[in-house]
Amino acid sequence: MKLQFAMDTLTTEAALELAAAAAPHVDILELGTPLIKSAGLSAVTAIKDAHPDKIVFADMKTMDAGELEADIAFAAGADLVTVLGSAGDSTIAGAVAAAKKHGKGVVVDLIGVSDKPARAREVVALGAEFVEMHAGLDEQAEEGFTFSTLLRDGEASGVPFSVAGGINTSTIESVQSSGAEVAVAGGAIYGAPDVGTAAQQLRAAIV
Ligand SMILES: O=C(CO)[C@H](O)[C@H](O)COP(=O)(O)O
Repeated sequence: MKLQFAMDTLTTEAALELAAAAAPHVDILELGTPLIKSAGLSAVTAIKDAHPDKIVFADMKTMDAGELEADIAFAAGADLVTVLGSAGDSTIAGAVAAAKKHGKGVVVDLIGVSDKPARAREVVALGAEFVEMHAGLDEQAEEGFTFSTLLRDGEASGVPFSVAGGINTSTIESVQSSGAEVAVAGGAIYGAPDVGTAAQQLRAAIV
């Protein structure tokens, strides 16, 4: 299972600092949606230039104009981009067309989708590399949130999936056991007193 570090920060400088500390322990460097909105796609270029050996993931959360938004993110240096599963099929197909043009990939984020396993199968048929079983930061804070639903949905989908939703050292083993291809961790790494050590501990829990 790969480890993805979601850098939910707001400046390119902060992202470069986080990436430098965590990169030895992670496979995928994610530029979070707030970072892309705040700093722009030049942040993607900066991270790819600094870490050409890492998979760079632009969390675009595209909802419309799939081909255009994916194209500009790939041109900036992204290897993977996200489109929302609640977007229309034509938006997802457009992003997949851009990915084929660049030799890159599309991940469909199932945040907010009620029947995640069914939508997962549909979007993989449209050409998504894998889906993200995702409970966002707001959903994690809701009363009654249960992380285990994401794992159950991933297993039920029958397609390649990642999991994101407050993963930490106590939960990452269960993510691996669910058969996920990728575990995404944000706050557990960037919110730790020592970013490098936090990334290393998550890595150690799954190797
Ligand atoms: O995409 C996101 C929010 O929409 C986050 O990057 C993702 O949820 C991972 O962060 P955390 O581990 O802090 O939940």
